[in-house]
Amino acid sequence: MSEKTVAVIGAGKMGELVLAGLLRSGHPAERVLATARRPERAAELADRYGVAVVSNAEAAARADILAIGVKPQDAGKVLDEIGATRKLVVSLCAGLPTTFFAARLPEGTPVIRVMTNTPALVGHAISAISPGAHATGEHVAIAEELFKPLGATVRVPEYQQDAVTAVSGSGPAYFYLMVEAMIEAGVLLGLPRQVAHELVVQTAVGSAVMLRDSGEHPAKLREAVTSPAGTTGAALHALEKHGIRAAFLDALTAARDRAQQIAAS
Ligand SMILES: NC(=O)C1=CN([C@@H]2O[C@H](COP(=O)(O)OP(=O)(O)OC[C@H]3O[C@@H](n4cnc5c(N)ncnc54)[C@H](OP(=O)(O)O)[C@@H]3O)[C@@H](O)[C@H]2O)C=CC1
Ligand SMILES: O=C(O)[C@@H]1CCC=N1
Repeated sequence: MSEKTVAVIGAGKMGELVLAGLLRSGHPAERVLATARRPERAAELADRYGVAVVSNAEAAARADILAIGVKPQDAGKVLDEIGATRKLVVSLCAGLPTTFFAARLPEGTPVIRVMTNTPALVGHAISAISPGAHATGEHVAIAEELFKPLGATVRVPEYQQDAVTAVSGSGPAYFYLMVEAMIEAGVLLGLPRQVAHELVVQTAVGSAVMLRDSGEHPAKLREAVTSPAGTTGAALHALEKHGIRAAFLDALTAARDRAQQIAAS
């Protein structure tokens, strides 16, 4: 892998995380290329990482692996600019199936679809990897190496990717919303904002670590907090009355449906 040249095409928020992860893992900067739309973004990337920021066409010509980090709506234009490449294409784009890329690239070009998430910034992403029709096990292994510095990786069949996007791609936003709402509630109950913030964030971190490290089902962990005729039961009753489970079912269905619309548009 370290002998391959990797180009991050559209190094925005997520593309930058891939680029930074590669460099962190010891990949030589001279074998990392980036592309950007705005000149000021190009300058920022070159300054921050010491990598060459080139045109999409030059990146496609020089690199062995093309990681596509643009918004799904910009992917068609980027592929036009890349031209007829046979290099391994690794897409970060939500919604777009590997066939979207395959249809615009020469027959047989390997394409891999990956859904990662923003905790990549702290090395705690979960990246789900799916090979397209012409991607081999070796290509999947390359994609795994590319995303390992960002956190955990998992292989999923491509038909599951829209569901993955709804669960873990968008997932951090649901947790942040919940944290935000709990802080506001703490303030309503009279806690200073900074205290409410610290209490909620550490509760989130502690609960997440327990979920990960105990191996227990979340229902079991919830039961352990819920004393008979206690405070937690009263709160859970209110959440259930407001339809929290149905809200999540609807929310994740909406995210999955949106991914499907992106593919169709
Ligand atoms: N944000 C998230 O949590 C997640 C996002 N994704 C997926 O990752 C992809 C990127 O999202 P995100 O990083 O949030 O978006 P950003 O807008 O931060 O990044 C997209 C980048 O692509 C650049 N770009 C657009 N068109 C071109 C072009 N023609 N040539 C070169 N560069 C171009 C943009 O440049 P400029 O800045 O100048 O506009 C921008 O820097 C999306 O497809 C999204 O679905 C996947 C998982 C999670
Ligand atoms: O909102 C989005 O479309 C992207 C994909 C997953 C997270 N953010």
